Amino acid sequence: MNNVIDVVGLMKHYKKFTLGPIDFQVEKGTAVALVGTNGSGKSTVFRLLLNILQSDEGSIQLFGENMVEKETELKQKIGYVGDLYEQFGHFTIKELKSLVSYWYPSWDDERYSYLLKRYNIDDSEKFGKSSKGTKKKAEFIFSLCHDPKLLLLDEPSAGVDIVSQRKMKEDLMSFMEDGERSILLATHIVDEIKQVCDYIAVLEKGKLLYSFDKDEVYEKWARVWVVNVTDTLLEHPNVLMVGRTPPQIVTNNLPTLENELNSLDIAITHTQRLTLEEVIEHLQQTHA
Ligand SMILES: Nc1ncnc2c1ncn2[C@@H]1O[C@H](COP(=O)(O)OP(=O)(O)OP(=O)(O)O)[C@@H](O)[C@H]1O
Repeated sequence: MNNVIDVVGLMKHYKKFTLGPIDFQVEKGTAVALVGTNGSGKSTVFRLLLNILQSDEGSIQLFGENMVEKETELKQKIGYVGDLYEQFGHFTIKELKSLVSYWYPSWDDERYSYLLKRYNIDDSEKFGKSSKGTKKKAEFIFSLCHDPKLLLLDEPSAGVDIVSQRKMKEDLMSFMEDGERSILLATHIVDEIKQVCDYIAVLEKGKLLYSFDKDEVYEKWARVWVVNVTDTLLEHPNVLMVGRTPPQIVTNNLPTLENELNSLDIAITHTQRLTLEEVIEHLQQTHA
């Protein structure tokens, strides 16, 4: 069993929003980006994974164990960023650290001090009075000091300055270095996805639309301009969009599409590889 996250048929109903049913896995040693427009359900997924919220249907296994049954044990292995400490605003960051570290036998105070310096944080500051970016950085530091095996990061760098964003990316890349640890990262920052993540999962309106290997984007996704298009192309499994004026096709498998066009005797006039930004935008727009 090599999955650190295994979600099957997960559903959560709110009055005006339904998440799921969602099935997804995160394999040990991989980093997965969870992307989606505002309100698509990303934070809801994180809260369900951490058992902060209870699902209406489906199952969640973390490290092969049931989160509801083994919550305390499993949380020792997880680091989380996601506005968890808002209710503790009257504590200083240092007091909050004492509270958090109490729960983790593996807490490393030297690492905490190192990261405080690295991110220029004065931990005598009241958490509630800290800036948005400082709160995120403090939460990020808290998530890393007990040597977690899995990081669940809900927009860790939102509101964080550019220098600290770069440091966060570096810290996440070194977190992944030994191949034993994993990350699920919700972010709107494409550079973070490019540098840290192996796979991308696109969530829209509570549904997981698409999951793909980041490297596939560079190898296979393209926009192809052609002399004409036929209705049959719309049915092709690797055709994601057909435009008429001018005739063009978006594909997630260029070599296969080229063969298909060849057999239909449709000439290609121009081909352009899609960037990761374009792929994500395309997936989100077609399901908006
Ligand atoms: N407690 C709640 N009661 C009712 N609806 C809720 C509740 N929490 C979240 N929602 C709704 O669930 C939907 C998904 O919210 P969620 O915070 O998971 O989205 P998100 O993808 O994290 O958004 P963002 O990118 O803006 O952070 C939204 O429509 C939101 O209004």
